[in-house]
Amino acid sequence: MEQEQGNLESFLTWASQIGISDSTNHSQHFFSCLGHSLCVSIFPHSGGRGLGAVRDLRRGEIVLRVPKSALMTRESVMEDKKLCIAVNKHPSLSSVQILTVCLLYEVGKGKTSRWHPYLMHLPQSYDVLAMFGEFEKNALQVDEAIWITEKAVLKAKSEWKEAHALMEDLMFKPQLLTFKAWVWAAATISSRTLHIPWDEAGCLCPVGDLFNYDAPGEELSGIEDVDNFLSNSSIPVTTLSNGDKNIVVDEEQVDFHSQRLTDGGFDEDANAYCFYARTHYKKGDQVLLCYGTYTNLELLEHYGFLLQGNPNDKVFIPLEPAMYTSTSWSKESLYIHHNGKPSFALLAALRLWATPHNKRRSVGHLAYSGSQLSADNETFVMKWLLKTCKAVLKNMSTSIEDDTLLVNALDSSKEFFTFMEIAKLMTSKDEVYTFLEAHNVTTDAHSFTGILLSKKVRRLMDRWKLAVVWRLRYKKVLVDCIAYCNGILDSFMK
Ligand SMILES: C[S@@+](CC[C@H](N)C(=O)[O-])C[C@H]1O[C@@H](n2cnc3c(N)ncnc32)[C@H](O)[C@@H]1O
Repeated sequence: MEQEQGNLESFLTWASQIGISDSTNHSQHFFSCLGHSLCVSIFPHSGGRGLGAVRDLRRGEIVLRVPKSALMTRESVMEDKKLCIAVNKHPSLSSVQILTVCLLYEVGKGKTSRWHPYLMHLPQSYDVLAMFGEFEKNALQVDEAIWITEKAVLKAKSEWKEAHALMEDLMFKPQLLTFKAWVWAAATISSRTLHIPWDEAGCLCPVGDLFNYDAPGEELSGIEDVDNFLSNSSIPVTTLSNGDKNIVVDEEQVDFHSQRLTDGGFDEDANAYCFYARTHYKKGDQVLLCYGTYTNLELLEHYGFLLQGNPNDKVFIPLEPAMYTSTSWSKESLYIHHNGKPSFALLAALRLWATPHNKRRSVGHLAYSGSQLSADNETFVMKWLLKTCKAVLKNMSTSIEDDTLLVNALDSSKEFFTFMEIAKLMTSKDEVYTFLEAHNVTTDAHSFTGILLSKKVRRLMDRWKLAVVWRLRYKKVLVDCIAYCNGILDSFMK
């Protein structure tokens, strides 16, 4: 703990020396890294370590600038001639693979790396899907999620193998050549890089990567293509707040930035990555950044966490092949929203699928405009949806009640010292045995009386919990969809 605090302090001192600033006043740049607008704090329920407001912040106000020279990019790391020559001999590697090698290369330099204080404070491990073992993968219970986990592991393995020759050319130390080291670096890049206009691999942004995530909210309402909007969030800003000594923010600047509706991007004129308050914050609030629109599975895959109330979550259910062909909507658009409502496209597809072939043409315009086709058609669609959601729930190996108890037990693990104390709170013992066996925690999974909760076991339990929370959210969306269908059916009865 003390060492962590020491690392953080030396990191922040280093950050201010290289011009990273949260001051609203340009002239103070070199003397400020946090304390003027932001401070590093722990937010146990939303991301752990993050950035809090040290004063009230206005929406649109600039809160942090990170000069280009501080960013870790392929370009900046490859100023090292030896690395540059070696990388150029491997043109088939992707930009992200090269950035991953660059990160490991800098780690290998130890104290001589110009980013050493930054590297020291990076997380030592991650909970992204590529880190999930067999047990955690299966604990997700849903084929689609299991498959995405498998794909993430396979992708990481093949990218590592492809980059191996380059890492050997660079004479990496054996521990940096391992798959474990690769997954660490790849997860660091996946969960911490920010968009830059000149490199699709993005950049590692010291201090700027301490912002935790919030889903796009009201500030983006009215923007149809949120993904496109966000990927353009690095559009250069032409005017920047000069601020003044009393930390009074220029009203016009605030309004201007409010209209930009973006909370971070590289600013060519300032030659810096600039971050803005995406909403009004009170002193002490956590200041959050929107990294993009993600479902919970995508958040797990890239960032290793998920949101309880994620407005962008999507649940896919098994559909019959004819449903995909009944409309021109893409497969990805046929899902159930986080609140249980079928997506616009799913409803349209089901309504048309439930219409006899020879009548589809005449009602197509109604379906595509989101209208019901007839009471019979709607009743049929709702009954089908309801039946399918129920079947999916029934096929899952645990119930919502089991999962809730399991999550509560795993949540309370901090208060316990032995596994026995936690296992008592769980109903589904099979999963407990599988967990213990899968991780070789004990030779006899059925007798876990004396298993102490070591740091390693607790970490594994965190991943297990993530899988259970994910499947629980999935099941709750199905339950909400059933309620939605029942509501519509009831309205026809009246
Ligand atoms: C860019 S970093 C943010 C800073 C990070 N908390 C740290 O200590 O370095 C992204 C990571 O923070 C965590 N995180 C960010 N937002 C979160 C949230 N809303 N809930 C839970 N974890 C979050 C995840 O581990 C994610 O991979």
